[in-house]
Amino acid sequence: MQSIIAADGVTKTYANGFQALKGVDLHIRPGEIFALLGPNGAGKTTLISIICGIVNATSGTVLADGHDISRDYRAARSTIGLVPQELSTDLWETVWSTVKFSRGLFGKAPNPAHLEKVLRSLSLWDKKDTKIMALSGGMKRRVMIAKALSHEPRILFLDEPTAGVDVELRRDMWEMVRGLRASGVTIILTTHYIEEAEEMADRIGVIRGGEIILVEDKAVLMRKLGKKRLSLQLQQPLTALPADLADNGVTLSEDGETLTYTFDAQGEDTGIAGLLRRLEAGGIDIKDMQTHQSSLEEIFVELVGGRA
Ligand SMILES: Nc1ncnc2c1ncn2[C@@H]1O[C@H](COP(=O)(O)OP(=O)(O)OP(=O)(O)O)[C@@H](O)[C@H]1O
Repeated sequence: MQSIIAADGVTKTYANGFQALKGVDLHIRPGEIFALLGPNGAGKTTLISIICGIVNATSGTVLADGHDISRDYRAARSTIGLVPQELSTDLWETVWSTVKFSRGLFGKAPNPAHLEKVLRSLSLWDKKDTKIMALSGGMKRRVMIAKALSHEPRILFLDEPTAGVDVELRRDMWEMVRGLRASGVTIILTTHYIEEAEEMADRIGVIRGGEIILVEDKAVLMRKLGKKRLSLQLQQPLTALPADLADNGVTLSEDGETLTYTFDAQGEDTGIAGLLRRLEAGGIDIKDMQTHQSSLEEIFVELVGGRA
């Protein structure tokens, strides 16, 4: 399958000598939702800005829908819609003139029907004659998305789409992004919210210190790196952990009522059967048990150590 975005060997050294990207290869598949995760300062915005032609790479190549972003800038850029982190629009304009103007910037012929469709899909149609300044924060963000979609891009970049928005609006945004994907738009989003990547993404890339350290299908990532934890609630509290259990990595809660065992869910032998046999042989009765799968958040913290 041909990549809709192909970034190869991209480096960026800023004027002050700081190297923000150290040779990034990133290939995005048509029609996917790709989440780029990384701690503050990892290089997410720099990478997006290069792909969108806002910042020049120091070396490397970027193709957007087959067009080279530096040699064939206009064609490449017109395939991309970018929703930046910050609100950047004229607050005194109406919603309608804002999206109409954005479309014009890309040299596209007017298409009121498309703009109406975009505004309706973002629940902004009844606000089309309202000045941006009179909209709520959530609506302003949606206007930024409408602007980015005004020229019918095939690729949409969302830089921290839900930073600082409430939970309800975040869920609305997710719904909307899924709707966009269903209409054939490829979506790349950066996020600090692991929950967002877990909820939305087909694939996840992790960037740290200017390097992509991992790209994986979300489901595979969660399976591969996910550890499972088995908690066993005991009929009778134990005063001490039997040595053979401790040797197998089992821990006992302070109140003596719960045993915890961590295992590799993908392993050939999880060790659970053996553990249960040992408990039975030791006369330890179980009242209840649960397993817990590591969340993407736990996986992420393990990967990046929470730092750039
Ligand atoms: N114009 C610039 N000049 C020098 N250094 C810069 C410039 N822009 C960004 N940087 C540095 O490059 C690194 C990557 O920044 P970037 O904004 O790409 O990170 P990010 O992953 O988007 O971070 P955040 O999650 O905080 O938005 C940071 O250390 C930043 O200080």
